[in-house]
Amino acid sequence: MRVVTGSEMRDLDQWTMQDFGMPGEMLMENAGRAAAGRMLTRLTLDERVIVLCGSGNNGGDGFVIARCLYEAGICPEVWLIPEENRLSGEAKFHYGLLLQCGIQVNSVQAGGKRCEDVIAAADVVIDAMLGTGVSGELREPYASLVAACNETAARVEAVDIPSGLPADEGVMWHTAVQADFTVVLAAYKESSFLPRTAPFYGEIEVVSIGLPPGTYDLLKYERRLWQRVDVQTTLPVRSAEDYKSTYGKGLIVGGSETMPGAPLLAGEAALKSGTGLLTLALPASFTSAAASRLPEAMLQPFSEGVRLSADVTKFDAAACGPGLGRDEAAAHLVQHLIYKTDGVLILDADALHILRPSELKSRRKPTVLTPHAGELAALTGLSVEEVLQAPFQTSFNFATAYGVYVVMKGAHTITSTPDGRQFVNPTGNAVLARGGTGDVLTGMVLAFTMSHTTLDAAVANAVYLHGAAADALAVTVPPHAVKTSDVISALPLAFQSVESTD
Ligand SMILES: NC(=O)C1=CN([C@@H]2O[C@H](COP(=O)(O)OP(=O)(O)OC[C@H]3O[C@@H](n4cnc5c(N)ncnc54)[C@H](OP(=O)(O)O)[C@@H]3O)[C@@H](O)[C@H]2O)[C@H](O)CC1
Ligand SMILES: [K+]
Repeated sequence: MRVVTGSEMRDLDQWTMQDFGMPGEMLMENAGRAAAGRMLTRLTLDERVIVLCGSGNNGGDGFVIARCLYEAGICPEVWLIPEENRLSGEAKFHYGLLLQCGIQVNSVQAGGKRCEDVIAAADVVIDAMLGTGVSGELREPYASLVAACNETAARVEAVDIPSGLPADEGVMWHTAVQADFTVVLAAYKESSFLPRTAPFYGEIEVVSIGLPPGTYDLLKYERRLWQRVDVQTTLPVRSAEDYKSTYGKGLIVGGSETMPGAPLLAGEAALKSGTGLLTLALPASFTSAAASRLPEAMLQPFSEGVRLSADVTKFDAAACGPGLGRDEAAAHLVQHLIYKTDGVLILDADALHILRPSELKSRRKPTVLTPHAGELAALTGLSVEEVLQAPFQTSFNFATAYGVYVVMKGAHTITSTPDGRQFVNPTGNAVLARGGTGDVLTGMVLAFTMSHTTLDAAVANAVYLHGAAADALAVTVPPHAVKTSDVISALPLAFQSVESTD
């Protein structure tokens, strides 16, 4: 399932109409009919349905939806927002078909009955006012109608995108329809994954509108959801012939006086994600605690300020950062691993605060960074707000500039690859909003980079199953009654959730 910008969507529309040869009127019929099909599953014949239609093609979809509802026996009350003469193209064509059906279309411009009053009295309001073509602050009467939609007790169902919301990240906006349900046409828009805009969509369903297969391959960059089927088709299958080093020799470097547990969380998660041979490098004072907590792990104690005694070149993958601290000794450890490891290097938490991005360019082996918004802000010199407003572009820029994988953690974690592909994670919930869950993910990424055939799948699968573990927990316990090690305990359930055949 793709994630597109408004301009990418328009390019795909244009290609479909001009090169593939599908008339715009047909594309709009497909879009409106698909949207109506999903809305009809939620409507009842006795509900008073209002359809608000704007001047562009989003409004055109509204005309088609109104006609489809009429066919199904629901007589919607249609409101045209602009003057009729503002309609053009396929929207004007479908407006004509609607009038041919004998459906009365009310005009917002005509005065008399106020559209706001009708919205207030409705059971369902279908928002086909503005789609991906919105720009700038809402002009009247759209601003007032959006406000009316946000005040009514009616169920509000948006077409393609809640009116007023931008399709793309990084766009300033002021107000938008708070939808209960949005039927997204053809592909997710970026704004359905951003912290500030995602809530306005309400429940989302994406519908096909008949774009020909392969259309999305025309886009320059792949940006899509990483879905259950992607995990199912790339998760390694264990074999009886496997032996303990089949899945690599992993190293985790972390821990400090104030955060002794972080590397243990990462280590336990790595062991529960398939690592056969794990070494923990942590302060000497914690080795007995580590040995009792993780007897499966080998230990490489380091004293303050001393380089790692282990030969880091013998590990297939290393993770550095959980609880490491940010003093000079920690900085030495990070640099030692950047320059000396001979396998995949995962940098997380304190390692990201110590890291000088320019040093990444010296690496000849893959590097995975797992920042949250604050850490990515520090790495890029942007503010946290700027990162949250444009997470796709920010993580894309860093990943491609430094040739690394960037896992930008959040409600919808975005994994960016060194060549600019991006995968949005659909799993996870508020359970993950607590200390230590990042350490768990680091351990999972370490394990998966050693067991998977591609790094794309290794990293995206770790993110997916990390969220799936939280989803499994949320089925039985409220998010506040969970501690981070419960997420590790739920990992078997996460694996089962993708291995089941249902
Ligand atoms: N492949 C697909 O996804 C398809 C999607 N379809 C639908 O088309 C819209 C995009 O249609 P478009 O015409 O480009 O844009 P809108 O419908 O959003 O409307 C743009 C007009 O809205 C007015 N406008 C823009 N900004 C504002 C504002 N800030 N305040 C008030 N009004 C605004 C403006 O009209 P004017 O006459 O005032 O200039 C714009 O022209 C997409 O979202 C889908 O719903 C197709 O139906 C099929 C393929
Ligand atoms: K809309």
